[in-house]
Amino acid sequence: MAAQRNIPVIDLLDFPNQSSKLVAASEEWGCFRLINYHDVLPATLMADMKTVVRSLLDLPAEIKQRNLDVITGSGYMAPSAKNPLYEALGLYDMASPRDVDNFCSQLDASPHQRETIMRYAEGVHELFMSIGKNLAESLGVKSENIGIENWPCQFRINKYNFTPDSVGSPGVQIHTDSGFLTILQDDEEVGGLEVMDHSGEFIPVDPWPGTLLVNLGDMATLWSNGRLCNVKHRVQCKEAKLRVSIASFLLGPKETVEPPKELVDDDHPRLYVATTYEDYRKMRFSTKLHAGEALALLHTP
Ligand SMILES: O=C(O)CCC(=O)C(=O)O
Ligand SMILES: [Fe+2]
Repeated sequence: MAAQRNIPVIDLLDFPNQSSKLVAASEEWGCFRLINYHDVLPATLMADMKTVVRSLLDLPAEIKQRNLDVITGSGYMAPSAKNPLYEALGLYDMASPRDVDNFCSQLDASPHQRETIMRYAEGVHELFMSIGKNLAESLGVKSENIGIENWPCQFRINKYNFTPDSVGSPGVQIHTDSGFLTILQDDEEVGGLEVMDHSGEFIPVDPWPGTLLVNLGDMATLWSNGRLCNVKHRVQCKEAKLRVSIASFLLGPKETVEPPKELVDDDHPRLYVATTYEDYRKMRFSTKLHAGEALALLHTP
């Protein structure tokens, strides 16, 4: 068996030293483990958030059903025939205090739960800004020109009810994330997440408490004129345990996605026609192309 390739690790406190490593990780893998971000998102807040999230996912179905979609797929997702083990709650824009407030009200969150969710949303947003800025600058793009401060941030909490019977079956099928960046606080103990490497092989993402997984999605590929990799991933049931993860998605601009001028030249002609994140998302849903294939429909003639 070939030696297993390891997912790259990026130290947020070591920039600009880590710039070339960040670019390599984002081009080759489209994902990396992030360490040393605790001044922005403290370990205690991550642990408190995990407790809150577990109790929200344990609410009775009739309460969870109040968590309605704001855009397709943003609200409660009950276990389905396709994904019988999987369930999720979510909100459209965690950068909007009103959206966070609505989400908390729908689920009758206590003042302590509300406070934890608000602080987590602020921390994750700040982390997105920091990763986005480092990524842009590492690519030679002026970060103040991309405007990511105004991009919506979807938030989703995932629960996988793995049972002895389900070992070996999928929790979530292969997909790419549709947005620009994803910050995933995965389960501290239960693995199952797998990312596809360059050769098409699935590599397990083993739990590593005290770190986060960052994924690049379809918008990163569009925005970078094809330079950055939108990582394909899935969740497999490996053991009969409950698995809980917290995913935050920095989606993309509300306006048209334009690659920065630094990433387009004669050697790198424009690969994709202009679109908005929302139109792209609708296209993914209508074509049922959830693993990045919808990008091919946007190729320039
Ligand atoms: O639960 C996980 O580890 C991954 C979830 C995921 O890929 C997603 O929510 O898009
Ligand atoms: Fe995902």
